[in-house]
Amino acid sequence: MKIGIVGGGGRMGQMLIRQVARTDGATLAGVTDREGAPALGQDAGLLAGLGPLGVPVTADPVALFAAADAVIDFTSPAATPLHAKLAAEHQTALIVGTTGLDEAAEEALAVAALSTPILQAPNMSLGVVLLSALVERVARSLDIDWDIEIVEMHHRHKVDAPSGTALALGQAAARGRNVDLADQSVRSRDGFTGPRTPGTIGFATLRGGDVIGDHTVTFAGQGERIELSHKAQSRDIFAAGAVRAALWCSGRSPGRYTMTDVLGLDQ
Ligand SMILES: NC(=O)C1=CN([C@@H]2O[C@H](COP(=O)(O)OP(=O)(O)OC[C@H]3O[C@@H](n4cnc5c(N)ncnc54)[C@H](OP(=O)(O)O)[C@@H]3O)[C@@H](O)[C@H]2O)C=CC1
Ligand SMILES: O=C(O)C1=N[C@H](C(=O)O)C[C@H](O)C1
Repeated sequence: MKIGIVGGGGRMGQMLIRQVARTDGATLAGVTDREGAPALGQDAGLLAGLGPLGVPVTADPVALFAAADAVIDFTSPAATPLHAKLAAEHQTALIVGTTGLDEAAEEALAVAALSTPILQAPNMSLGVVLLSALVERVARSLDIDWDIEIVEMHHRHKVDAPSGTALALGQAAARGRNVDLADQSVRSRDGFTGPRTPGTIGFATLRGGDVIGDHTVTFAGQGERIELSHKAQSRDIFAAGAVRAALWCSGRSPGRYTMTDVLGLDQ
């Protein structure tokens, strides 16, 4: 399968170049980065710390989507809608790891999914897919006397908050409780907040250093507490999941897919 990477100069982009290069059955169709980005013109292999691959980084996503069977997008919310449109036009599968997408970007993915496979996951690791299933199950088992709080910590460069994974874990908890997260979420607290409103799902965000991604969902009851955690120790887990997802998309019908589909897990 010919796999293209958009945002190849980024933290995840470089991991993805390495992952494609070492995966049987995958070849690098091309790599793009933002117009004006320092990575432009460089050999993608050298950029990613490998030997030369003979694939230059360009700012031409049209050519990339024309050449690739699947494209992996870990870029920015502003970039993803164009990638969705190009995926639909070229019937190229699109694997979206980018988080912090707004409604317009989500809508662009929904439209593209009418023409091509769109696989979206705020966290491509096996561990977080399992964590999410566990959170839903525990939330279903406990009544609202158990307060749910979600804490995440990421590196100092992260630009969106709460993380896409934290929000997805909140969605899992809300599904388990059979409530709408939008009605129940408390995204920040500051000053004289008053006591906690029963049934709400709270989020707290920490940023610092080079933390790759830690998530903990706490169910706080009377006299006891359950904590479910995942800690990413390497970005390799996200890149491996994304390339696995791209290969899984080969021959799939247009539509929206998640890592749960790729891993064949029952929710
Ligand atoms: N789903 C998952 O498993 C994971 C998701 N993520 C998400 O992936 C995204 C990227 O994270 P990370 O790699 O750390 O971020 P980086 O900022 O390191 O990388 C993003 C890259 O995309 C480039 N870019 C921006 N706009 C465009 C564009 N229009 N076309 C092509 N490239 C573009 C950036 O260029 P420039 O820097 O020049 O602007 C940069 O090279 C984030 O949303 C993050 O939350 C991260 C890890 C795991
Ligand atoms: O920006 C990151 O780095 C990460 N972002 C994703 C998120 O927002 O959940 C996934 C991972 O935790 C790393």
